[in-house]
Amino acid sequence: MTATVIDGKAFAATVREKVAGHVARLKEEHGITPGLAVVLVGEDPASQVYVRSKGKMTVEVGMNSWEHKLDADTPEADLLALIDRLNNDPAVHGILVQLPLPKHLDEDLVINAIAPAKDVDGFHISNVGLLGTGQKSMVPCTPLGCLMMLRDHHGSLSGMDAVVIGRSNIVGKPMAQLLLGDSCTVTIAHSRTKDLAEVVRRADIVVAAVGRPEMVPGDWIKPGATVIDVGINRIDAPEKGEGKSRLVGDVAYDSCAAVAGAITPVPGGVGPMTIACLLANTVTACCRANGLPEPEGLTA
Ligand SMILES: Nc1nc2c(c(=O)[nH]1)N[C@@H](CN(C=O)c1ccc(C(=O)N[C@@H](CCC(=O)O)C(=O)O)cc1)CN2
Repeated sequence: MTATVIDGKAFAATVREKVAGHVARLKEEHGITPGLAVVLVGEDPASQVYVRSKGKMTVEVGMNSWEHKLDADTPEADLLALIDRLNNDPAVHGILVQLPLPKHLDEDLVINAIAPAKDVDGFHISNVGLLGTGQKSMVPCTPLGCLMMLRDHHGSLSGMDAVVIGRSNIVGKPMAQLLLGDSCTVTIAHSRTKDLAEVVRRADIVVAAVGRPEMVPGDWIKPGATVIDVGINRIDAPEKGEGKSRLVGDVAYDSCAAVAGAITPVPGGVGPMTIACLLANTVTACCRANGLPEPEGLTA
């Protein structure tokens, strides 16, 4: 079997188009422009790229964008004061603090300082609790993107066996909640899981989110299963020349693609959906803030 490639880049473009349509309607019919504020602390090169990309795409869909770049040694009190200001600014509908933060900052404290209704990352403890109890929440962007691709590919996920490899707060745990919400039978596997290969072999859906390059080989995959690769790992690529590198996921792409029914590539799979879903969440937050109906198909 050769897997169907789920093209996250193309799918993300369709999500951004839908977002742009909603933004245009909000402007025309209600005189409201959704706005997203992104906060970056420090100079992590990958974070700088992601934040730039978020700002550019926010503007492209017609929303207001603010980038707040703070020095790496910014005191926690200054960051909290900025978040407080953004919480109280009615033009700002979404706030995102780019992760990871420099070591001296308490990530939980910072995230929980964001007003839950503006927490477009869905990381605030209130949103985590709402999602876990099946209530309306802001949903973390990467798992939301994975869910959208799975629903698009399968239609209903009801009754499917899903294994999520990885138990992070950002991806693994919310992904499991979303799959459960769509009536999958969900297993969360992790570094201490006994006989991981056997657990993964039972799955109709495998979501790999461990951050270990090419950890999942093709012989762990049930023939015909759908593989969603959340990993984005940069590895040395001497074959491309001295000092060169390339991106790989958490699954060994070629061997998994030979067995799976469908698979997301890296790059061009889950990654682009993360930013598209951030824009979708900002429109959702804006609609909720203004008591307007939420855009269909852009939430969980
Ligand atoms: N506050 C947050 N911080 C972080 C999040 C997040 O959702 N919220 N996620 C990641 C980084 N991230 C967005 O912030 C992100 C990662 C990757 C991509 C992406 O499109 N990747 C491309 C490849 C890019 C490359 O060439 O390096 C792909 O997979 O095709 C977008 C966003 C951590 N921090």
